[in-house]
Amino acid sequence: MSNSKGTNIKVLVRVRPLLPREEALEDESSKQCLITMPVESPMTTILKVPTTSTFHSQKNKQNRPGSPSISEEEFKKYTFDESIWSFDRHQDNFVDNSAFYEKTGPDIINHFFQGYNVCLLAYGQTSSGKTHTMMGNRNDPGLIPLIIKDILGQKELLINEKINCEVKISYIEIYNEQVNDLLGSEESTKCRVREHPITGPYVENVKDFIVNDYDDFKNLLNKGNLKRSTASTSMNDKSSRSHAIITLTLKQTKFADADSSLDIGDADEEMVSNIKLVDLAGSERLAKTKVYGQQDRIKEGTLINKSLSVLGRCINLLSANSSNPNSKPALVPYRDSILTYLLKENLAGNSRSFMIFCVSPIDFEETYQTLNYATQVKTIKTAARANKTKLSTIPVQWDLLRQSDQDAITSLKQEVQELTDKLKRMESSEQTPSSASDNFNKLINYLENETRRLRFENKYLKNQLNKKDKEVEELNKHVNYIDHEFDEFAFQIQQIQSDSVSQEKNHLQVNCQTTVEELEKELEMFDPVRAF
Ligand SMILES: Nc1ncnc2c1ncn2[C@@H]1O[C@H](COP(=O)(O)OP(=O)(O)OP(=O)(O)O)[C@@H](O)[C@H]1O
Repeated sequence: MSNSKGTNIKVLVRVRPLLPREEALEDESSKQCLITMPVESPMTTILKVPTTSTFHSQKNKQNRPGSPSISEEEFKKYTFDESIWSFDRHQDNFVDNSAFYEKTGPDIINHFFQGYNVCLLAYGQTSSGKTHTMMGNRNDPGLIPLIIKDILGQKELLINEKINCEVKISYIEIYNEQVNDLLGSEESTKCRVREHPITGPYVENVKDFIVNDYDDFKNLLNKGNLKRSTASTSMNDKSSRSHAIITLTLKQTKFADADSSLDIGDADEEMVSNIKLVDLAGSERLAKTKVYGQQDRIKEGTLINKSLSVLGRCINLLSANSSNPNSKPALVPYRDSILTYLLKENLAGNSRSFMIFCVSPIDFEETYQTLNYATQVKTIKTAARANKTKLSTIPVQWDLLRQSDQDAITSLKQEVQELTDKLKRMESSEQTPSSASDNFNKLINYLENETRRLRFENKYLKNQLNKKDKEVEELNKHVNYIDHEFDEFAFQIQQIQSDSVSQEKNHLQVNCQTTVEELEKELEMFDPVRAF
């Protein structure tokens, strides 16, 4: 396993445009954009402190007599990994979802295929643009669909390198501190969270599905989105009332190079990585979302805020731990909410993590808080490592079962028969049931791997055949072209030849004519009639 200790969480800040309800505000000053992201400095975000803000008035109160008073215009300057300007589409530095993806996507996809666990998380107050950034819409698809498209494309390309990729998807939401499986069967979709000693917390019995192509993904995403808890609030017509986590798991099996380039050989390396795509519910103030009297909405809002404040505490402590590496690290309360418990590895463990902080252009208090949060996150380090396993180091004795000079399927059928007989014999002798079932499990494991290998071989050969077909098609086109060129050439030569023969004939005719004329003139001189 390769180690890369201490990679900082990558922090990106995005400001959204004014919403129609904000555009409609009558007071011009309340719809002035408070954020600037200078074109020449793509990492910088500048936040203007309005004179009306409580922050401004607090500072004024703290000003001791005699000290310089706060200027009318005060600005806060921040530096992040990227500052994404999506406020005004008429400006040169405007970034829509696909341009945003071009900036971050390749990095994410590379880490994922290199075997690292990856997490991409969108944070921000309600209606700041998290769902727009992550999911997008038909005209401007978000990061999640764009990432999946590229992953599926890359999966096909890797067949040429004898790498088989299996992509699986699961989709959950955390709603009122409870995990729901959004792709699960209709009735009971509630799941428990458990902790694996090595890989960390996970959701038990969550359903995952193989994704072969983009249509598979779209169908599953739509199914999950329909189940996700959303509601209309005064801040957002379709506000996410839950934290949503889509997890893609990629299993790459590399087959060794065999003697013949068409033979895929044995699987000799396996990498399993996952990518968590997280769209958080927005932090909100009851006063702003105006959900008074709606008990369900209030309970949701309180639990959303609770889990986000635990996330805040965890980030605070992780940031303090990273800043003081020599002092005893403080205990981080991941278990205080389901969200932080499930994100434990992504916040401090084996993960390359990216956090997108979405902000409103006109809400100073919330934006200020979000940017300060983002500043803390910048200092947090995770310890990602590529999850490679050399398969040759795993003792699989079942290889002995293979008889290379026999047809694979006949041989496997025989082996199954023999081992089933052996199992029966062992069951009736002194073998303990557990060791017998252990052997049986190993056999099943072996057969599953073998089936996977043969399936991939089939896919690989089909792919090679397609490639060859394409090459033949290209060559045929070339041959046709050369044939055509040849015909053209032959015609031209004929033309030139016939041209030059007629030219020569003309020339000879002219010569003959001249000679005849000369001879006639000479003859005239000897004409006796002319002489007298
Ligand atoms: N970058 C953007 N470009 C255009 N429209 C945007 C952008 N960001 C957000 N919006 C619009 O703003 C509104 C709120 O955005 P969105 O639903 O993504 O917010 P949210 O942060 O997910 O909110 P909540 O936490 O309440 O779910 C939507 O109508 C969305 O289309």
